[in-house]
Amino acid sequence: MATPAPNDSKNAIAVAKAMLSTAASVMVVQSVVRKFIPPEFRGFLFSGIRGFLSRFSDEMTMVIERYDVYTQNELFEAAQVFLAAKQSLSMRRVRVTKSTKENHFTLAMDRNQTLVDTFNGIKLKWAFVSRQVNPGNQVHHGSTDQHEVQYFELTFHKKSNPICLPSSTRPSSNGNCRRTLCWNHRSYLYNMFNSTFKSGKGVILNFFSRKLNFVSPSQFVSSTGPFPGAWSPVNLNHPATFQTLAMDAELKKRILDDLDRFVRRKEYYRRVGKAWKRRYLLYGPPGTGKSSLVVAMANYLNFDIYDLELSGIQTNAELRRLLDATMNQSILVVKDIDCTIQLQDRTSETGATSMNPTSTGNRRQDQVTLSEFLNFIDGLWSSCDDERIIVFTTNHIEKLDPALLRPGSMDLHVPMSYCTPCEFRLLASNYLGIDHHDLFDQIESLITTERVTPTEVAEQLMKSDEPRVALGEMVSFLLITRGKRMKKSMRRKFISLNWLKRMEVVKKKAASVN
Ligand SMILES: Nc1ncnc2c1ncn2[C@@H]1O[C@H](COP(=O)(O)OP(=O)(O)OP(=O)(O)O)[C@@H](O)[C@H]1O
Repeated sequence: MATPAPNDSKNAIAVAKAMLSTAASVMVVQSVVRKFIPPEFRGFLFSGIRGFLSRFSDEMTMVIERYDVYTQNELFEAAQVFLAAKQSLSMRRVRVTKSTKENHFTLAMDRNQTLVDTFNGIKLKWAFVSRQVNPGNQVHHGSTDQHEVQYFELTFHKKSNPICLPSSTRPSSNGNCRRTLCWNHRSYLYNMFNSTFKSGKGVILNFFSRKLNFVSPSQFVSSTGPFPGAWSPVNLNHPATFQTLAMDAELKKRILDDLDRFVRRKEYYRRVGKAWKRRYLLYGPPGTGKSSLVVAMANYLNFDIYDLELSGIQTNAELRRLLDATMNQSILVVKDIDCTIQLQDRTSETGATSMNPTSTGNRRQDQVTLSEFLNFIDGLWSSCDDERIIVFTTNHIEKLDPALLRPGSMDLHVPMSYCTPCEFRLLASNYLGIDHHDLFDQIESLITTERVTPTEVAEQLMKSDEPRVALGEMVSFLLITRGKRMKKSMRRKFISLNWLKRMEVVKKKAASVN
């Protein structure tokens, strides 16, 4: 066996010493950076160093951010799905999750991890970067918390540009200074995006399911969510459909026909020079199914929903930004429009209706008004966008501003009302799976005289799986409702009788004085 030469062992010791001293220096630098440089500046420092080094590099890096200002960047979502499929437990670090609604685990790329992919023999490096930013560096609405910005970096050799990048360019359609790139169908990016779309519905992130978008108040925005004041999407898993909806059959058919006509009339709207949008006003007492109808519409058309809380919007600019950030094929819902609009303001000197109930008297110059909101929906916004449905809901149509009721303001008025015997039968069939029962006649005759909402009926029917028990609860509920109504009307009669008697006494006294 050959013994190592003394020179070799000396060299090995020298290399080990050099490595140890380098590692020690790196650790010292790391701890100094951690100790003296605040986290929000660290990201900038490192990206600055990276930027400087990249000048001498043959590599190109594409940055794919989660949000494009206020809207979701579809490319980021696609990259998430695409890379998640490439994760394996043999990697150094992967993020594993399982939501309560799903019975499988999801692997995803963890923060600040990298992954190498190959495409046509070219190596491409993905990195998932996450860094904290100071809210001062973002457009924000009163949030003082740090915000986490996440993006993917895709790095490849510059000479691979034609294969990785979309090829041709054209000027941006929305008039900003950015360049719009057309898809090169053979490019890596196109393949990544396309394969994610083709991989079908709900593979990993429910990427393709309908979304319910709402604006979270800034204090509830999570650090990994969108910027405060942007739309936050959640998957819309609500099962309400037109089949499960208890409402007048004729009205239901009218809505369905209207929706069908709307979606197939793209050319028609273009020909007549009207924006491809439709406005519905849903009105009726609380619990009659207005929200359920909106969901049924979204499920029927496969549209996203944007739930617009007008009372939370402070300025015109904010409203414009939010409306601009909505996508085509969507339903914009403006709930309880009677509560968010102050009627009395319309007749005030300014002639403007404030959408912020707290600001009736002294309207700020830039505050949102009803007329501006309607103008915006009718005007520029609608001319830019396609296939939009706007739904206004109210519990009190009598309180609505006439601007919302005048002819042409709404395309369809949809009254939602108390439960009828027909609707009760549909609910009984949905909730209990029965079409007949001895108690049906009694319930139906009570329902015609008592005003109960579908929500109240549904509540009773859910009390038991056993039809006789649930229907018994329904009968008791209706009898109690009737008892309360009779008591109220008797009290009212008693009060008016008393009042009449008192008036008689007053009259008699007055006559005796005269
Ligand atoms: N017409 C209906 N058909 C079937 N289910 C209904 C109907 N109305 C109400 N429900 C049931 O009651 C629940 C609440 O109803 P929903 O929120 O749609 O009423 P709403 O009219 O929008 O009430 P609010 O005005 O208080 O917002 C629904 O989730 C649904 O289960």
